[in-house]
Amino acid sequence: MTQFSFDLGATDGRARSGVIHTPRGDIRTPAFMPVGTAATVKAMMPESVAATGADIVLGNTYHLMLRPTAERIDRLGGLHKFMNWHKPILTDSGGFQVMSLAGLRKLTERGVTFKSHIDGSRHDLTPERSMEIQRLLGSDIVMCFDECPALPASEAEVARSMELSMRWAARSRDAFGDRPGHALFGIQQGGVTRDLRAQSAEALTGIGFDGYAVGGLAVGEGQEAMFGVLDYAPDMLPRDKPRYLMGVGKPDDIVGAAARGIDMMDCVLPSRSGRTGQAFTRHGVVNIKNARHQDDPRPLDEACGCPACSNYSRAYLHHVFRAKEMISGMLLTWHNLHYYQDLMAGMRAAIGAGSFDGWQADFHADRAAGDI
Ligand SMILES: CNc1nc2cc3c(=O)[nH]c(N)nc3c(CCN)c2[nH]1
Ligand SMILES: [Zn+2]
Repeated sequence: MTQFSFDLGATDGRARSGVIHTPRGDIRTPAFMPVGTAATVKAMMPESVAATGADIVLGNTYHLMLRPTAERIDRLGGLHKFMNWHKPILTDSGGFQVMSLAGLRKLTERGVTFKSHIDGSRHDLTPERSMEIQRLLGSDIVMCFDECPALPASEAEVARSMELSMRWAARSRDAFGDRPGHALFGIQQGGVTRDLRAQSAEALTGIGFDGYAVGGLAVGEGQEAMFGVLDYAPDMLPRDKPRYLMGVGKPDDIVGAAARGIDMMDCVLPSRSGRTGQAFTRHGVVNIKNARHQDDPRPLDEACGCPACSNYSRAYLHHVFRAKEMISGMLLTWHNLHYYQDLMAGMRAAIGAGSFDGWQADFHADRAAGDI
């Protein structure tokens, strides 16, 4: 059986392209992971997600433990069978979602207790319980249980939080055990403070993981501060392992992160924006609800091969959005995920050809600042 491994292919500056091999299939990097929080990438059939070019999707421990519970998914054959997605799945560990979604949270050295945002029931999440849930789900890439501090936070608070997360990373590693074909990723914390980032990287590398995430970003610090951290943080992590930037991002965030050595990313933006009428194109963002589109016979993007651009006009997409028809979210989500995967494929090819600088220049030259 294929084990979990990462083949680093080409590099171009700090950018890298490669392939992550897993028993459920290969993941071409730089990779974008569509978010399938509650066992579905919203408004998409799994076969449609695959058609966009996605090699892996993300699931969430927090949501699935609350509903329908990890035990029920396990009894039904695991998350891949449950959601009919048979390629790799990465699951986040729940800490971030508890802090952003749950009520009445109590954080201690042991873990977090909280009330479900669905029905108010009380729950416990610890590194050990998070590893058990992700094992029951059957995910291929498991994330350590961590705490992502909300910004703004003092350096002392960021340091305390990072140190707790490193103790939780060691407990996650111990609880994960030895699971051939499954990977455990550590998550670097440390906010925007270089030496805290270094301490975190050193702690994680000392424990030893199959991949390393850059956590604690895309929490309101802004692109400039995020890129400032990415100018040094990824290089603190082992070069021969995948580097995953969590929760990113807008198309230009993604390009900037890949240019700084990031191999994997996830973000709700393409799917969430699809449902709110925002379409990402190589020329910028189209807000389809804008009246200027109601008679426009052109597709969103002439150069896009997705079903929305191949078969429908902006006028139609404007109409079904205004009419609140379900097909609106379906078509715009499909287009956005297709565009994101086209972006990743373009970067992989450019890095492979050693022409990433030129590709980036074209990417920025094509894009208008505002809506188009
Ligand atoms: C949207 N911005 C964002 N920042 C994150 C940081 C963490 C983070 O520091 N830790 C974990 N476990 N998840 C994060 C997530 C969720 C990723 N799907 C983040 N999302
Ligand atoms: Zn399209």
